[in-house]
This record gives sequence, structure tokens and C-alpha cells, in this order.
Amino acid sequence: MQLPQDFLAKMNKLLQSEYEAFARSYEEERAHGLRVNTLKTSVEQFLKVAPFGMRRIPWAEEGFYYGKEDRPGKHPYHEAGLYYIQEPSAMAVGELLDPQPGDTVLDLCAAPGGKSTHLAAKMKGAGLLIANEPHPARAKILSQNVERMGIRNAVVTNEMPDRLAARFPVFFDRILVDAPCSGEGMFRKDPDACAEWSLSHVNMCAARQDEILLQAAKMLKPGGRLVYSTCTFSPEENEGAISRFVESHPEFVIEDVRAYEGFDRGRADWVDDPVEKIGNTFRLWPHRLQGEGHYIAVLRKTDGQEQAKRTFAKPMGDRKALKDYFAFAEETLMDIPSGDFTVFGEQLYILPPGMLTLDQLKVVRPGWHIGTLKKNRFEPSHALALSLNGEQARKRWNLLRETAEIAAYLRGESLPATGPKGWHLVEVDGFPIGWGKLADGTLKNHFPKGLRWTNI
Ligand SMILES: C[S@@+](CC[C@H](N)C(=O)[O-])C[C@H]1O[C@@H](n2cnc3c(N)ncnc32)[C@H](O)[C@@H]1O
Repeated sequence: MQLPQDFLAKMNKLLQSEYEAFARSYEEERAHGLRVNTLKTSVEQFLKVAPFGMRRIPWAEEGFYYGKEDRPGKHPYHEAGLYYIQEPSAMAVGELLDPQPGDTVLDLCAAPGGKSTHLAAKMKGAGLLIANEPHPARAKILSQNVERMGIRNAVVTNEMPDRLAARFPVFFDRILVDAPCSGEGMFRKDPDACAEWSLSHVNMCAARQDEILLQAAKMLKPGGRLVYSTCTFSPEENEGAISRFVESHPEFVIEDVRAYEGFDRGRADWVDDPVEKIGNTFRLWPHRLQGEGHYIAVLRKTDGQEQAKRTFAKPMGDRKALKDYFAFAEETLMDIPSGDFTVFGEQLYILPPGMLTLDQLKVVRPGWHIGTLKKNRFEPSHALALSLNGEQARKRWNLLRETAEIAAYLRGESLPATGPKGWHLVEVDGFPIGWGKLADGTLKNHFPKGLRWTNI
């Protein structure tokens, strides 16, 4: 592959004797990974049914390399959200932020959602995750991935960091800044990053990273953890960004976290003014492990003001307006999803607990999407189907993978069916994949139009 000459010269100067091995890695095939979604299945259960070659990724409990010939993006299990296709090195980031169930977590630069969905799995449905992405089209994709992975406790926003910082000061236990960067570590995976690269682009990215970190710092609680990551090699965006940040924020310390085999450490000698513990940060190199290039720093806020006054989101009070929803839920579900309901237009959501008001913010998904309140009837959402397990539905319609029926369902076709009338949770091998509504010998297809498969 053709790499920018200025980039190669810079890497040669930095890496010296290691440069040859680094340059050779661009001639090699990159590794492909998927992460099992433990909100829907366990690793053990998935390994029993996995139709792909699966080899463990050492630094990610639920991460696996899959085979070169495998096409996990084109399998019904992908639509059922049983896994997320994620670059192997990127899985280290969620492991290092390590959110716990019940935490309040922000993913500030979140699209398309590889790391947000990893954080949500670690939170096991308890606590609040805000996944933010300023680019509108990318925020939509992020929201679709949150839906596919069956996440109930996430809010997806489409904001700039300073506007979130004004609303959520000192609010989060853990924050991830997976910063937009010059993408040098992704040249094998993403030729666009390679085409866009220049020394001035690196400097522009570094300035933007300083601003994002500044805003993130305001939102973290004292004692909280901030993880900063990039998929680039340039010291300006890595050791440089963290050194500038810690220098201007002495209440932050760089944590000393154990490294996995193949992880390298941050390089103090590559920047002019490194802070003391910069050698505790991590560098992941494509010539030292099976994954692309990454940089990761784990920071803790040791001190700071506690925020007292907050305006919480107001749930809707009028439960009578939800009578069609409750009628649907009683007929269709074993346990009725309940909590702080909110309505956006006709759309019904349940807010995650402890959510602050979202007024004046650009919100793509204010919580768990339950369905649409139509005139005199309720229509369940795809998000509801994907967040259930089969036992939670009264009427289920199971299809087997690799059959004509599942292919027809994914193409959006109705299926001949007999059985009780009403909403059926459609499954593939027992894993929910969408809704179908049975009447007059037909299961009407409610798999969303935008997700339907063509060419199968
Ligand atoms: C490296 S990508 C994030 C990848 C994502 N965390 C994942 O794992 O799927 C960085 C993201 O930051 C977004 N971004 C760009 N400018 C930003 C800004 N000023 N503040 C926050 N995010 C920004 C980009 O649109 C991009 O989606």
C-alpha cells in the first residue's frame, strides 16, 4: 500500500531499529475481530453455536478473532445483535475504562458505537450511559447499533462537548474520550484516513483533542476515571495531548494499569514536555500484536468540586395516555416494561434512572425505545424486540438460521403462519430478531424497512 512519505519519514525517525518491522506490517493482512454481546448471550453459549472460526483476543474477555473466510456481518446472528464486529485493538479501550453496573458513564465521541456497546455490556443494563456523537449521520448509525445490541439504559445525543459540559458538570463516574484523530493506526483498514493525512492535519487534530479533553474534565466526578484513546501514532496526539492536559489539570493523575502481552508503553522521549507518569500510558503496535495501532491513557480525577444542584428529566405523569401500551404489554409480554416514561412525538421511551433534563439538547434516542403510540393502538419498536430475551414474550415465532424462512423474514416478506392472533416475537435459533403480527394465516413482517436484506 502507498503510504505518505512524510509519515514514513517521521515513523522512521521515531522507531529507529523497530521501523523495518513496523513498515512490514503494512504488507500483512490485518486481523478481524468480533465481540460477543453478553447482554444477549454468554461467551460459552455463543461458542456452542458460533458459525465462525473463533480464537480468543488476549486483552478482551468477550473478544475473538474470526476467520478470513467468515462473513459475520452477513449472518442473521448479526441482526439479532449477538456480537459487534470490532477492530481487536479497539476492544482494549472498553476493558480499561471498565465501567461497573450502576455507574454513570459518558462516551463523548461515540459513533459508530463499538466502544459504547462494549461499555453497555459491562454495565449489564444497570446505570446510565450517554453515548454522544456530534456528526448527525454518524449519531444515527450509533443509535442503530445501540438498538441492535439491545441496550436499554443508553441515551444517544448529537452534541458538541461544550454543550454537554454545560448540562452535565461533575456528573459522570467514567468518561471515554475516543478522540477523532489523524487515524495513522487505521491506514490498513481505512484508506480514506491515509488519503486525508498530512502533518498539518495532525496538528489540527491535536488542537481539537485539547478542547475535547478540556470539556470532558468538567464532567467527571472527583474519584472518577477518564480514558483517552486514539487510533494514531503521532506523539502530538498521544503523549503530547495527555502531557498538555495533565499539566493544565493537576487534579488528574495517570493511573498505572497492568499491561497485556504485546502492549507497549507511552514514550516520554517523543515529546518536548512529558508529564511524569506518561510511561504508564499504552501504545498498541500492529507489528507487536494482532490488531491495529492504538494509544490509550487511563486517568483519575483526584480532586474537584462536587456538584449539588441538578434538574432531573421529568417523566410523563399521565399514565392514562399509555392505556394502549399497557394493553399491548399485557397481551404480549410476561413482564411489563415500566419506569420513567417519556414521549417524543408519538414515540414512547423509558428514561434511564437518574437522567437529567434533555431540554434544548439534540437527542437521537432519549432512552429505551418501547414503541409508537398510534391512534387507538400501540406498535412495539424494533428496539423493544431486540432488548428482550425469548422467555419474556408470550407468543414467539422461532426460525432457524440458514433456512429459506429466516432469509425471507430478513428480506421483509410475510410468512404463512397459523396460531394465536397478535404480536409474535420473531427469533433466530431462540434469539429475538424482530416482530411479526399474525392474522388470517399470515405473519406480517415488521422487520424495519431500512434494515432489510437485499441480494439473499
Ligand atoms: C475514533 S471515532 C469514535 C469511534 C467510536 N468510539 C467507536 O468505538 O465506534 C471519533 C468520533 O469523534 C467524532 N468527533 C469529531 N469531532 C468531535 C468533537 N469535536 N467532539 C466529539 N466528537 C467528535 C467523530 O465524528 C467520530 O465519530
